Amino acid sequence: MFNIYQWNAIKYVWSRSKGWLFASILFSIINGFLPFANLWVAMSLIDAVANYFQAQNADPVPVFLLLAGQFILSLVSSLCSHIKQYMDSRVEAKLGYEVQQTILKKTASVPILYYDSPDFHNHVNRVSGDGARLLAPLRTFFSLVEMVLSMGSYLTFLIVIHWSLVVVSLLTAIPIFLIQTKYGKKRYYLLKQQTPVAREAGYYSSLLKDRDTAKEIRLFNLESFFLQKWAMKHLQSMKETLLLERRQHTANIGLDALTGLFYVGIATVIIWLASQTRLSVGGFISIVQAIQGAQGVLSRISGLLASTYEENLYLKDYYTLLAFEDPELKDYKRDKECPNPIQQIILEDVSFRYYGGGEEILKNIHLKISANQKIAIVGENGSGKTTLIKCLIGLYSVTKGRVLIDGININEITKQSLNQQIAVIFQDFVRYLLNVSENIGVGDAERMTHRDEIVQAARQSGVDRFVRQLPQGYDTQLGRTFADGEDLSGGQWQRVALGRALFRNSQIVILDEPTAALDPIAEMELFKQFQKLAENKIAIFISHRMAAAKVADQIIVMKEGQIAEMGTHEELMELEQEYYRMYQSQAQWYTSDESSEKAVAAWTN
Ligand SMILES: Nc1ncnc2c1ncn2[C@@H]1O[C@H](COP(=O)(O)OP(=O)(O)OP(=O)(O)O)[C@@H](O)[C@H]1O
Repeated sequence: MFNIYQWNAIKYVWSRSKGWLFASILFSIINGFLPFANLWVAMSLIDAVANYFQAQNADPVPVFLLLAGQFILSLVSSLCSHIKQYMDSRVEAKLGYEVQQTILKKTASVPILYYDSPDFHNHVNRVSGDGARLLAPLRTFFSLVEMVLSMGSYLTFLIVIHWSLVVVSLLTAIPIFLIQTKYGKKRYYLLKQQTPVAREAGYYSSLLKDRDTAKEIRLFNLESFFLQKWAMKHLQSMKETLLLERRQHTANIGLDALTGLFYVGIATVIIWLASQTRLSVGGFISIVQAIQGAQGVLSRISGLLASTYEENLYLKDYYTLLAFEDPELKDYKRDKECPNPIQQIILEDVSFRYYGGGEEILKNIHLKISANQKIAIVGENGSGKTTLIKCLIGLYSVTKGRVLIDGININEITKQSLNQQIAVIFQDFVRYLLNVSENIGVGDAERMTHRDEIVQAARQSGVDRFVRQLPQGYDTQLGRTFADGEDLSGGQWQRVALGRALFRNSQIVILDEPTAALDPIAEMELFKQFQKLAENKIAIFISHRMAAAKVADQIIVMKEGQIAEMGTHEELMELEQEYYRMYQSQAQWYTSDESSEKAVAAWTN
């Protein structure tokens, strides 16, 4: 009856809200029997009233008793429905919160390789709505129980009067049931099919709304280009939905006509019954109500069944999302601590390809990094420098070979202890819309309140200099999105990011071209100074500027996913190959009159 996803949801709801479950069962049973009681009381009441008016000196007490019965029934019905609604809302709010939290935790911790998968984004997109939908299978089940009991009530009432009434009422309801179920299924497939289109439309609309894209959109006059793209996708999904709606409504018109015809049939049967038996007025009205009620119930059952297709989609997406794990890591226990201090990192015949196949981006890399070494990675665009870093720090697990930290496979080290030893600033580092102090403090959230150390990191990275000019110093909100926010220049943001990396007490510090906004000489001096600051750490920096690389103990030259050359500046210059060629092509940048002292002064003052 239930599939695996529905069972999982039921088990979860059972573990979290047993009280709600029992109450729901109770209310479903009461609600299921209420129609029978209502019909019976209504019929008796009408007959009693008719009798009271017709008979002389009739006793009014039965009328009042039946009125009291009707009042009690409506009170019970109202009580049940409102208590149930409140309990539902409470459980929905509680589970909705928990489910959203689980989804956020999962999306923030899922192996980063899935961020390259459109399928993953489709899943996230589909589940990030209302988390309380986990309750859906149970709610549907209880509603079905209630509907079946109600149906039983109506049919029992009808069969007591005449069996043909049951046949007629079922006959009229079955076509409605079939058509609604069919369109429920179609809606489910449409929803699934539309997710990628809706995501694309969402992307184009975000380009038109976001602050980060606002400049370029205006300067390149891209408004109508993206508006058109958005309109195309939006209209595509709108058209599909409307087409389905149109078909459904057309079918409904046919259904209504059919239902009308059936009513004629029903009326004929009732009139025939009235002529054959002594059907009371109350009996006549109640039969009509019972038939309409039975049809309503069947229509609601078909609606419920149709919605289960949609609910199933949600549950399947939710549980599939929770099961996303790195396939390369499934054989590892991840129970070792990261060595401290780290003596050596070795990349042993490492190859790597991104999610979804494609060609190998890293090919047979062999590399040894020792404690306190300062490494520069250079190479043309797309040669694999950033990818090498991502594999070296375990952000992506390698497809072939091993990354070893003091002999331990990186895949066996707990994420927590590994990440604690790494500070990276990528090219696209994050500009948090927090204050200056927090922007540096997130480098080590546990020490976020250590203002002295934050200020020290800010001094080392050159942040302190401009922070003094901000209205609230370290407490100044950065970014213009929130109230009283101050924006920084590209270079100033880079210094903030650098401060963040320095604030982290890690053994490995990596800078992936975070200094692109600095001029070549300032960048070279920054690297020199950075070498000193990272004296007892492994420091790796990626740069397109050869003179900056010059100061490293070891320079790695990447080419087409492989290490083409490796050695000190002098060794590589002597080789007169790739590095030599790149260095020579940039040599004139560094013959400027500007002295390096001047650059250092500019950096540290
Ligand atoms: N997430 C990804 N999925 C698929 N391919 C990717 C992904 N990221 C990078 N690549 C590909 O991997 C190759 C190497 O990219 P990488 O970013 O490592 O180069 P890089 O040397 O750092 O380049 P740059 O100097 O331009 O920053 C490129 O061909 C790129 O297209």
